[in-house]
Parts: sequence; C-alpha cells; structure tokens
Amino acid sequence: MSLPGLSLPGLGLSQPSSSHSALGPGTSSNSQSTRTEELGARTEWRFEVNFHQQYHVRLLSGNAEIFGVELALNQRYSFSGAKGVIFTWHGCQLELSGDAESEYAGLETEYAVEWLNVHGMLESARDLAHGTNDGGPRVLVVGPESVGKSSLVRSLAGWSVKCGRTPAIVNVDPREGLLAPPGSFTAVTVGSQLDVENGYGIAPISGPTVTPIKTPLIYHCPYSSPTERPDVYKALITRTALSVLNRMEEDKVSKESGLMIDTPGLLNDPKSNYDMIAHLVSEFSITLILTLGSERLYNDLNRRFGPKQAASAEGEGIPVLRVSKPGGAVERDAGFLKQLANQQIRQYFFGTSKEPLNPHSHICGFAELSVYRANSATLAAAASSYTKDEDEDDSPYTAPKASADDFEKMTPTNAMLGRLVAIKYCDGDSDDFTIRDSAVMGFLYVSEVDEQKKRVRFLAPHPQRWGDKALVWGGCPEAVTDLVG
Ligand SMILES: Nc1ncnc2c1ncn2[C@@H]1O[C@H](COP(=O)(O)OP(=O)(O)OP(=O)(O)O)[C@@H](O)[C@H]1O
Repeated sequence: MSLPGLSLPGLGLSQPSSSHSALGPGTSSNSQSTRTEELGARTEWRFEVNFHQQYHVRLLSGNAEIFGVELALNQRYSFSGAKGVIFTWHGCQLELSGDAESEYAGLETEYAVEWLNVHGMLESARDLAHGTNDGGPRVLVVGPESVGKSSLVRSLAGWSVKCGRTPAIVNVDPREGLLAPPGSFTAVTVGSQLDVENGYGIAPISGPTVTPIKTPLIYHCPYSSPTERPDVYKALITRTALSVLNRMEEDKVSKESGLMIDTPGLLNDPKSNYDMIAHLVSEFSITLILTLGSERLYNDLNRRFGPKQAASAEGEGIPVLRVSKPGGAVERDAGFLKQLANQQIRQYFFGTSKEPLNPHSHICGFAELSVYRANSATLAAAASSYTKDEDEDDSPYTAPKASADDFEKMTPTNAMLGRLVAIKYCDGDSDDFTIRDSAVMGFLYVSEVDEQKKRVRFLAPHPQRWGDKALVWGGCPEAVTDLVG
C-alpha cells in the first residue's frame, strides 16, 4: 500500500487596516478607501474579517510578518474569513483597504519575544542533533481552545523554514484541516515558506498549485471531537506517528528539524488524567511540551512528565514549558468554525481566486461503490471499548482492534448529500481495521443521490476514477449544502 509522501508547505493568514495608530478594539472599518498605518517597533496590527468581507494589505516600508512569514514589499494580500495579526519587529508602514469587523494596533506583544526565544531554543536543539542519530526536537503544543496553539506552531514553522529547516507539522485537530478538509489528521514536511493568505495553502491532492508543492499525509478522522471515539482517535494517532517517524528516519534533514504537533483544546482534560496527551507523548516520543493559556495544565503536565519525574519510573522526563498566550488571540465561535470548515471544503475543490481549480463530476452506480459509514458512539460506549488502570497510564499503547461496528457497509442514501467522502488507500472489501488505518487518497463531495436510479453524483478533484477503493464518510465535517448550484 503506498502512502502519499510527506513534503513541504507554506502558511499564511489574515490582515488588518488603516490610518493612524490605534483605532479601538472592536472598531470596524467600512471603507473602500485606502488608508495607511504606521506601526512602531514590536507592534502588531490585529484584525477580524468576516466571510463576506475582503480586506487588503500592502507593506509599504519596513518589514512585517504574519505568523513567522514575512510580507513582501508592495505586494497586495487579501483576506476573507480571517482573524489575524501582522507583527513588526522594527516598525513598518502598511497600506490597508477593504472591510473588517475590527482592526486595531496591539502594543502588548511580549509574547512574540518569548515565542522567538522558543524558536532559538529549538534551533539549538537542532544544531545539537546534527551529526547524531537523536533527531531534532519533537514538540507537542497543548492548551485550551483559542489560546494561540496553531498560531504558535505556524510561527515556529515559519521561522524554522527561514533558517533552512524542514520540520514536520502534524495536525490532530479534525475540526480544522491543514492542507486537507476538516475531518482529517495531517502531517506535512514544511520546506518552503508558508503562504500568507491561505494558511498552509492548498494540497496538490486537490489539484495543481502554483505555490511550492506540499504533499501531506492524510488520515481520515470522521469525528469532530476526540471524546466521540477515543479508541479510534488513539489508533489514528498511533498510525500517524508510525508513518511520520518512519518517514523522518529516511530523511536526515527532516529528522534533524524535528516535528511540531498542533492539538485541539479538548485534549486539555484533567478528568481523563490527560490520557490523550500522554498517548501523543508516547507515540511521537515527544521531547518538549509547550503549554499555553492554562496554569493548571502546565502544572499538571510538569508534575506528570517533567524532569523531576526522571528519578521515578518515567525515564528522563520531558521539559514542559509555559508559553504566553498572545493578547490578541480570539475565540472563534461555532458559527465561525462552521464557515471556516465550509471555506476549506470549497477551497479543496475549487481552489482560491489566485489558484482556481476545476473539479470533475463522476456519476457512479450503487453497485460500483463500496461505501462505509463511520459509526459514532457515546462517550460511555467508547469508554467501554477502551479502559485501563491508572497504573497503565504510561505503558506503551497498543492500538485497539477496530470493532466490527466501527464501519458499517451501506447502500448510498440521501443522508450522504452534501457530505465529504474519503477515498481510502484500501480495497472496498477490506476489514474494519484496514479501513480505519489506511491513509486517504483524496476526498469526494456527494452532490446528488438518486435512490431510484441507484446512482450517485460525486464532485472530485481529479478526472480519473478511484477503482474499487473503500469510501468512508461520517459525522465530521458536517454537510455543506451550497457547494454546487
Ligand atoms: N496576536 C494575535 N492577534 C490577533 N489575533 C490572533 C493573534 N494570535 C492569534 N490570533 C487569532 O486568534 C484565533 C485563535 O488562535 P489559534 O487558532 O492560534 O488558537 P488555537 O489555540 O489553535 O485554537 P483552537 O483551540 O480552536 O485550535 C485565530 O483566528 C488566530 O488567527
């Protein structure tokens, strides 16, 4: 079974606006007019742009960056559906136009210096790893929701690429895709600068792009929360870790650059004794834990994994650091996250205005398809499929066998309308275990189901068919009703 290779990406984000220093937080810009903004050293321009607005930024002088990615002089960047920040270390002048819900200059930016220090520390660890077989830092970033975890990972990735590194970035938050639609775990090696406007950009899995090639390794996680099916979530972490670490063994430069894992806020769960975090630590052989936004989380993890534990049965212990949350990090409500998911799905098939893609329509008879529905479960049911004693907490984890009802083979129905379906790298008659652990070849969108004529119309990124592969769908992402007219 071949897997898509890990490769290199890009990154990006948002934008702000206007004339003289601070408009107050919450101030919205409404103008089509162009305005300029002078920012002093170590100042940031924060902005929130909804999905119906367009906001444009041009760097007129000085230098500025968005999450570790430098803006080019005189290049116009456009943003829609973004909450973001432009940071300048030495001061800059920005030209802003378009609309934003809010925009203002933020002066409390000590966090950025701290983040840069973390980057320096990771660089030292990479230098130390040079010429040894130890590999570079393997960093786990954890914290509650909306505290800046993804922003930290992006910034560290952006800065390390500038230093010529090629770290692997792993996303285990299925609500937010990274180079893939939501409902995915992704791993990608970042070897070229990230994309300012489109985050990590569009994966070639969805079509050709003009930005540098990024070939992510994708696993399908059709559950929006790790608590929905913790057994499956853990098995997917195990599978992803195996693939990523094996792949890094084949590439010395990448191994030396290390990896960074972005996690969902729901892993911050003292009630489970941070069970899922412990699983990630053990599967990825984590060497550094960065916590944001919760003192308790820092203390709990430091007590459990920190170096003082070295004297006990925990080996040498793992440094746990508390990193500042950026003052500007904002909560994204359910409505915003839903629109973000829709935007990611739309981009997967149609690209962006700068990199448009042409999806293809496929009509398939029911008999040609092997469709599986990933079954959900209540917490209680999931817990009964995976239990362990407290003493077992740090024992090596063995992926639980997929249960017979993890994936239910089904005849296509109208319930699939508007859903994404993952094409797995496994045959249509594979067992549950193989279906669960197989990587994703690509995604299809179900645009029509004709139960009478027994056929389904799919939207696909590529013209060629997928043969007799297992097609899997589940609760995440939610149906998108307006992708095609
Ligand atoms: N300094 C900042 N100024 C303004 N906005 C920011 C800043 N830092 C981060 N943000 C924005 O705040 C939002 C939340 O940040 P981010 O996604 O990094 O948090 P997270 O902890 O990864 O969230 P989640 O738990 O939902 O995955 C994002 O939209 C991000 O662009």
